[in-house]
Amino acid sequence: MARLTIKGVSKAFGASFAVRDFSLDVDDGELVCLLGPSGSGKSTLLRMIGGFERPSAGAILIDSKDVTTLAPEKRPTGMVFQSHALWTHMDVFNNIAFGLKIRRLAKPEIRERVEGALALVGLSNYAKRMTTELSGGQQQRVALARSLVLEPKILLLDEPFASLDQHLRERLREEVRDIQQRLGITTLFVTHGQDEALTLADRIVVMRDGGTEQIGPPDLIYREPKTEFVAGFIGSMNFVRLKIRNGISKHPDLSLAVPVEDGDLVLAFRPEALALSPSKKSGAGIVHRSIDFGTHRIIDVDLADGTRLKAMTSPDVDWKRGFLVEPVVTAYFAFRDNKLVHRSDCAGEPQTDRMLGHV
Ligand SMILES: Nc1ncnc2c1ncn2[C@@H]1O[C@H](COP(=O)(O)OP(=O)(O)OP(=O)(O)O)[C@@H](O)[C@H]1O
Repeated sequence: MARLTIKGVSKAFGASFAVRDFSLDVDDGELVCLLGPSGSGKSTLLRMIGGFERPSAGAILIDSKDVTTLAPEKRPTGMVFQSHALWTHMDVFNNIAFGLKIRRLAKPEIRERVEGALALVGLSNYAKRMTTELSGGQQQRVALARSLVLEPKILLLDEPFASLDQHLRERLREEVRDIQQRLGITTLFVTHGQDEALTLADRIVVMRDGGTEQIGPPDLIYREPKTEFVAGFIGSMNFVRLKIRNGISKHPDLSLAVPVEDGDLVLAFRPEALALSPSKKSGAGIVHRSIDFGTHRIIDVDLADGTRLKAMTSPDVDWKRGFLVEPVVTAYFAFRDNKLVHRSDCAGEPQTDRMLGHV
């Protein structure tokens, strides 16, 4: 367990910055997910914390000790990469024991610690297997055990399950969360999957272009996105462009008014914040598609100007293609130049299955 402090860290490669002026405090035992699109600087940041990359500016502290320039093996960190790079000429036991042998621990202690790590990742019966005889998921468990056996104060995971299928990824994600909580180990987890971040994290850092877009617990990021980028990145969201004149604008096809200053605006609302009622008017919304997901139904509605919106309804509402509906926005966020300028009350309820954006 340890506290991690990142102070104004930047990393330049030539003229471009992979990470810029990044600051974050991670608490003892906390699990923080770094979430962002490809190229947003997540891996570079993690590599700097692990000591595989030297920052161009700023400092990294672990329990108040400055580790910015320390080599990876001199830091109390353990890193698990996307590709596990296990030794193929060694069995599972020796792969995990390797780091302990280098540290010249006594044989009985090595055995005890390796057995403990194998039990943690559920591979107690696999000690004598060659790593080439393991499935992808088992190989990633060995990679995790190899890090954990060194008892790092901080665990760094760089998309460790990205190459696995969805089902296995979900299972291993839960196992990691379980192990992490049992050991109380401070953890940073890099992912570009929002569902992974929403289900795993105590806090999420949404990254973009090497900087921080928003930091907060999953439900807050979902309920109160501070920028249009975050609103579009987490969960499912509808976007409508509006022009505000004379203080208030009424969208021709949507029943709502937005009390903000004149100018261009982007209105964002969740599918569950779009209510539909039958309409006889031509020029109302037209149902394009209706899909039953068992627990709910997603209805795509086309507005007169060509905008397509998603609404979430109860599964027994079944409107066929071509049905006329009146769409009413019940809760929304309004953004200008990527920044939140207005938020109606209760804009989006944090309900896990809906948060995942599987619509
Ligand atoms: N060694 C390097 N030399 C030059 N540029 C690099 C180097 N490593 C990373 N970059 C650049 O830095 C930026 C951030 O890369 P990084 O790998 O940290 O992003 P990421 O968010 O982890 O992306 P992904 O999700 O695709 O892994 C990218 O534009 C990348 O091309």
